[in-house]
Amino acid sequence: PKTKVLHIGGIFPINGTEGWQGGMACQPSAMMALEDVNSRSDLLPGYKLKLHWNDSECEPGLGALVMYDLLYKPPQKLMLLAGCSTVCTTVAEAAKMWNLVVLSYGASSPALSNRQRFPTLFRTHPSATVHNPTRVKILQNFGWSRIAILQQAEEVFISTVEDLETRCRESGIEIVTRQSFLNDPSESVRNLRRQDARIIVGLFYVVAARRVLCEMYKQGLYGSSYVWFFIGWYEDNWYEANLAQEKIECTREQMKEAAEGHLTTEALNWNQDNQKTISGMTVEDYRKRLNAELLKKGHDVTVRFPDGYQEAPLAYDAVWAVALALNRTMHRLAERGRSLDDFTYNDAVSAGEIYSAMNATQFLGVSGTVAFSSKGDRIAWTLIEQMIHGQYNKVGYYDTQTDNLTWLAEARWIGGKIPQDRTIIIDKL
Ligand SMILES: CC1(C)CO[C@@H](CC(=O)O)CN1
Repeated sequence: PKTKVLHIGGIFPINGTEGWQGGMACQPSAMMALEDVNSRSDLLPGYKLKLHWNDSECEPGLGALVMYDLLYKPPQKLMLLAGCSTVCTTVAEAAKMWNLVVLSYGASSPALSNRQRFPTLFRTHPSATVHNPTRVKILQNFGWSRIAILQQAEEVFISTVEDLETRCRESGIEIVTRQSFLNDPSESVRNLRRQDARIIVGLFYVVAARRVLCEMYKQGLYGSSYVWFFIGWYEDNWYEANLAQEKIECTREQMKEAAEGHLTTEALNWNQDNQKTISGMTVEDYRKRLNAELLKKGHDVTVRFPDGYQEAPLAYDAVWAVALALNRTMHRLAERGRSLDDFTYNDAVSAGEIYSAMNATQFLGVSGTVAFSSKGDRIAWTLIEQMIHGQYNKVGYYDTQTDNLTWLAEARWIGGKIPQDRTIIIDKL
């Protein structure tokens, strides 16, 4: 019987107004996984896993307070779960002082892939740079070697673009211009026109994306001669939502027309086939259970998805990764005559065992195969979609590890011709 308890801490962004409040769906999802791992007699024999958590509101200051509260209040915690890039930056940088592994289910900032600053951080949420090998692969597939970049001036996009530039250089893809804006993209879009940009990679949050789309319409930077890459994790009808509140000067029809044909890339957070995962559930079993759990908390997903719904599988799998790593550690420690019960914040030996157990993680979760790079980054597939008549069509999947691009459907181009990446000057015959 599971008479002893192992304690872990959890920091979830739930009631804030800024940033990503994904704890709304991720915290219930983590509790589901806790219930599942604790019902497994073959996992952590003799121990129950207990999660002590609190709300960070996606605010780094509050996140730090929650972390200190979790660490200074008994019982001793073995690991921390955290979400939101800003909170994880603070928590993961401090956690090393307590020899704690931090598992992030909701942080996309490329800056976190830094083993010097964050030596014990692992993420089930991929870094935003996961889009870049996919973007390069698509560019190569269509023979585009001259592109432009339009980005919002936010840290996550700045570091993502730096990674994209490196990959383009390595692949012989020329970046004719890189435009960056804070809130108003009109000048940047004008500069794209001046440079005769045709293939444009856009990196911005969804509110800025609506401004860009309307600006594209006004300046005619859309249609059969252009290809835009947008981020794929905006809500489905993002291009026609909130136009009045955000004072967008284009109509829904104009937004839809400007959006026609654009491509998107996003990380796959939900396992794609219906295999049984490590928990015994298929991803559809998981979705049904999650929807029922959320309904109990007042979130009816048939009305609208709560924040973090897309990332909920990442939180579920994060708890499984913790349980599997601790399970492996307790067996390793037993061989050395030690036990997890003796873990203290200055027990570097056990911390080292927990780290190497987490580093060796590999299992099929509801978010797909869970495995980490040497920097603790999630290794993930990406999904490529194309907007046709206002709807996203799945066009393909890309697996960076095997450089395998699986096409599901042909990309469709206005007039049936693949757009060119530059103006072709036909010499007078
Ligand atoms: C795909 C997205 C929305 C990117 O931001 C993550 C939150 C963060 O990085 O702070 C959550 N998932």
